[in-house]
Amino acid sequence: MTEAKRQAAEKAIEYVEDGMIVGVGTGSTVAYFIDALGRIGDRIKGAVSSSEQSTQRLRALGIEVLDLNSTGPLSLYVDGADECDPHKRLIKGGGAALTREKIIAEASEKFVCIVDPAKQVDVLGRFPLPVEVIPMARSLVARELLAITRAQPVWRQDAEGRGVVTDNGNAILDVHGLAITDPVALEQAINQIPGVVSVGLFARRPADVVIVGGEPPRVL
Ligand SMILES: O=C(CO)[C@H](O)[C@H](O)COP(=O)(O)O
Repeated sequence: MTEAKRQAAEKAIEYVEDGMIVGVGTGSTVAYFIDALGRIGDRIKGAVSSSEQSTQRLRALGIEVLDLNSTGPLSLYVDGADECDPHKRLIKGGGAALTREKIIAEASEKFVCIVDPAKQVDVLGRFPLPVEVIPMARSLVARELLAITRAQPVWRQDAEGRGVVTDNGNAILDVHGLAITDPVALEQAINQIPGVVSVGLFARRPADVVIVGGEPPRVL
């Protein structure tokens, strides 16, 4: 799937216009996009980044990383996804950057999502749904998620068995075993739980364009 990720990322460069400030997501597909952006770095004004990981890669290529508070609305956001349904609704957050990703998506006029074909599903939920939570609310939110979804939330751990800490200092719960029939309603319901920072369902604000890597890439 590596080649498909690269193909989708390269195609997304066609949406970048001279003088733009580009919103940039997180993940292995986006890493290819950042590398491609580096080749035209002198044509853009800079980027707004969704994670420390992407910030480092952007800066290493000489692309200025700007604060969303000083840029105003963005014309373009490019990011990957863990799942994408036929309505361009997404599950995101496999890289734990869902909150900043959601903020930038909301601030952007056009959200171009770049995926490999394995990310396409008919019904969202095979990929565990990430929820970022304030650490003290972790158990409370887990109980409420179980009550709402009847599916099992699991506290995300790193390779050493420690709880993952997001760039915002929070924890991640991954909800396993969902088949999400009404993504907008579930997104709203999870957002209502005290202690939830954000949920990795992008249904209220889906992608505008999905590029599926392949030869040639497909633009949906
Ligand atoms: O949501 C994300 C990070 O929080 C990523 O976009 C998602 O996990 C896809 O990653 P990759 O491109 O590595 O498959």
